[in-house]
Amino acid sequence: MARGYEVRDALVIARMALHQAIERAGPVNGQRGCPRPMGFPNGNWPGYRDDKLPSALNFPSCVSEEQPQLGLYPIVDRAVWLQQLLPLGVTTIQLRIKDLHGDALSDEIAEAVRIARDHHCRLFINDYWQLAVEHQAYGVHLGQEDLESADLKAIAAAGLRLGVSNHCHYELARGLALRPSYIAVGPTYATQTKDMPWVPHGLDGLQYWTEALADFPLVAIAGIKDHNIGQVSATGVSGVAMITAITDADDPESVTRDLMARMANGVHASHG
Ligand SMILES: Cc1ncc(COP(=O)(O)OP(=O)(O)O)c(N)n1
Ligand SMILES: Cc1nc(C(=O)O)sc1CCOP(=O)(O)O
Repeated sequence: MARGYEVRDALVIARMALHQAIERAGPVNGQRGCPRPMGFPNGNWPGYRDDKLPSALNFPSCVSEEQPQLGLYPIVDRAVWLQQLLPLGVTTIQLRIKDLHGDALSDEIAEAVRIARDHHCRLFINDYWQLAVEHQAYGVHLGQEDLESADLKAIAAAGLRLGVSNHCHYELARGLALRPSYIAVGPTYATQTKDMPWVPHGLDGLQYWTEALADFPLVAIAGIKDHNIGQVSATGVSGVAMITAITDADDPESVTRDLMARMANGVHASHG
């Protein structure tokens, strides 16, 4: 808390630190009983149990030998974007609709699922998990608040993947307990697209999350553009999500090609 963490985050970090200290405890300078000096905890996540959420549902994986990374992950608000972007080689996309209801919403989701299937693209539906199940989308993306209202068991039983938004240690402890298919962390940089109370984590923060969540496909989001995507990729994240870099571009197709190329270069740079 002295470092400015909220009490719930501080408790999660303290649990991680305790487990890490016990794991690393050992002789120092030949003296017994002294724990080895340790840095900020980056593993040993506590097995958090939230009464309002089921635990360890083990959602299916969203990466495979053929598609080992999530890659460039555009977030769009209409199915027509899939028609435009998927032929370019985009392999993960999210439909995030905030302004449709009823049949119009259902039809838009059905159309996006159809296009994604034709292109073997992983389509995540934001929020509307019932429609995602009904139309057999590849997966669902939910925010922390949505986790309580959604029927997570029904999503898992239908075989859909789950992606979850996270912004701090507490949310991660809560999100990880579900064993989702991917973990999104943000905000990486400042964004004008959504009002959020969180301080951007920056590249250092993102690098920390990649180390602390080594077993999970990680998705970075917020403020990611052509000038920073190479560095973001080089942290080792599995996916890089973005809205306005693509949807506000004058030429979204050429920007998407450029972003994919920069991402590939960033990944190569990180592997030497
Ligand atoms: C990949 C990814 N990360 C985070 C979000 C944000 O989701 P959520 O918290 O549900 O907020 P809204 O998208 O509903 O505003 C996301 N959609 N995708
Ligand atoms: C929808 C959303 N969720 C975020 C999070 O951090 O959870 S950031 C974000 C908006 C990202 O938009 P852009 O790529 O235009 O910055």
